[in-house]
Amino acid sequence: MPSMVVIPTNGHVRRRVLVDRVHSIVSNRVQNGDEQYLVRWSTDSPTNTPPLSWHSITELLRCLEHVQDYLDGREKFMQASSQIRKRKNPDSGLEVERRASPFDRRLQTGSRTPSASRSSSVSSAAPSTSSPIDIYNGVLDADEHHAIFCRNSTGADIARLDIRTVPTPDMSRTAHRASVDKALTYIRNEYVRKLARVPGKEGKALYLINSVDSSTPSLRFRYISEYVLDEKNGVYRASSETQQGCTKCSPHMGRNIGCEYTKKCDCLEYAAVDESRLDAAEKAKYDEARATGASTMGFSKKFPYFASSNKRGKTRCLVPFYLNSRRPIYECNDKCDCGPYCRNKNVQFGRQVEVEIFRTSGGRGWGLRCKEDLCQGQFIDTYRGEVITDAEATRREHASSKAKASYLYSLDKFAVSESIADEDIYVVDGEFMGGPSKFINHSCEPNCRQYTVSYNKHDLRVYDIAFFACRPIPKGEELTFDYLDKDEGTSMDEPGEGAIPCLCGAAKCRKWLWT
Ligand SMILES: C[S@@+](CC[C@H](N)C(=O)[O-])C[C@H]1O[C@@H](n2cnc3c(N)ncnc32)[C@H](O)[C@@H]1O
Repeated sequence: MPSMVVIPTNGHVRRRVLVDRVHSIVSNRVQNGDEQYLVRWSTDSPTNTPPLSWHSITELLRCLEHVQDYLDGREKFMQASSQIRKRKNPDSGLEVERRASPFDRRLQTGSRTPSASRSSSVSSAAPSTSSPIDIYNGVLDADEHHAIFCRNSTGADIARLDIRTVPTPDMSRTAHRASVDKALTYIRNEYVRKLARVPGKEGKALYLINSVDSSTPSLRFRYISEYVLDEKNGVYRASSETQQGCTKCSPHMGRNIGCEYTKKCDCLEYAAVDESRLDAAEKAKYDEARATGASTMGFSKKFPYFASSNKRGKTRCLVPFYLNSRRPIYECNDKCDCGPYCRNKNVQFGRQVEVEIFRTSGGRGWGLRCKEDLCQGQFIDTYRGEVITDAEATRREHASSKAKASYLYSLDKFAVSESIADEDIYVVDGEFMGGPSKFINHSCEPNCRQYTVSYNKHDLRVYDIAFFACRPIPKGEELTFDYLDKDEGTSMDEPGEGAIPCLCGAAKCRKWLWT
């Protein structure tokens, strides 16, 4: 059930309208000290004269994402206009033609596809075109069942304004001068409330800091703690029957740390063999297994994490072998007999550290930093989002401009070794839903690295991407990873048209984010 926007009518009664009836916000003004926004309401059929009405910001608290969309467009438009003004030749006195912006384009699009739900809301406020015009082109009304709907204007006293002419130049001038501070504060507070609801380990909160400008990350973003699989387009995990648990390990073995004997643990079947523990005969067998592609089950393996009984302060940090390799990490899972305290379970418990989303000052948008010191090899968070097909990812890429931030992440770790065709590779899209790690920026000299973590060794298409600190990170330092994660010495392609410059500022910066 969508939430409601509260609309005051006739000064006494307060009625509600479903948020899904709000199409967009098209202008703003301040009247008698009241910050107001012009709402365009949805109609069931396309029209150039949809209902429009002014509302105080306090009436729009349940649809702040529309207000935010509008303010983002307004900001871009004003920036573009000021660029044009700067380029105007002071001698010519000629106005430079107004440049199209997303702000303009949005206002000119046709009506949204009609929603299946019943029209709703509200105000039967008497329309008036006497100056100042308060209700344009239509009214919100209630039917005999008190359902609220948008009524197109028919009366002579209602101006018929074509949406393509709204906002009028006068309205735009007023809008650009008017304060939007209250809306920006409400939007910021709403986002902070949203962060407080993000599931995380108790006490490991998420913060938002912006000392650079007045923006807030998109309210449309949905925080999730698990992948959302695009099942309708055929995205599935491998059947749960393929997931095996280790059966020869137990929580009561030796030091009570679950999996302890690396030779026995089934989950470590494909993990790295600890060659330092092989005697000559085992080494010969291992070489043979490698040459023939046979299973390495039964050889000593390397656990990915330090156990709690190991070096102080390093508990659950990646051991150097994994830290410096690209080997996938195979964790134990819910079907294992090793119990909840198994040393081979870590990433699956989610983020254990406090992080802060902050506005960078170097033109890289939002970034992420830690509020506590991190050890080398410490787990930070996983990357979350929708898991979509390669075809859908390509469609989304083409639909957005190259300059727009990208949140697509291919799950292609096993593609080469297991001959998975390009079109069968899944992609994680963290743009619309995901976790705070979507804000981790790129650096050519990063302090974090991403690792493949699997809980089902037979699922080669859906696994976790986990970020670990690759060196000690003092609290407050921005978290970064190398988006290309190329092998040392691998050269970068020549930058093509539309290549994105890298602003990481590292001494060894490669200059381009993507070529
Ligand atoms: C996964 S997002 C990171 C969060 C992003 N900064 C934001 O505000 O949502 C990736 C995008 O951030 C920007 N970005 C990240 N690292 C950058 C860098 N070193 N230089 C320039 N832009 C960067 C690029 O727009 C990139 O497409």
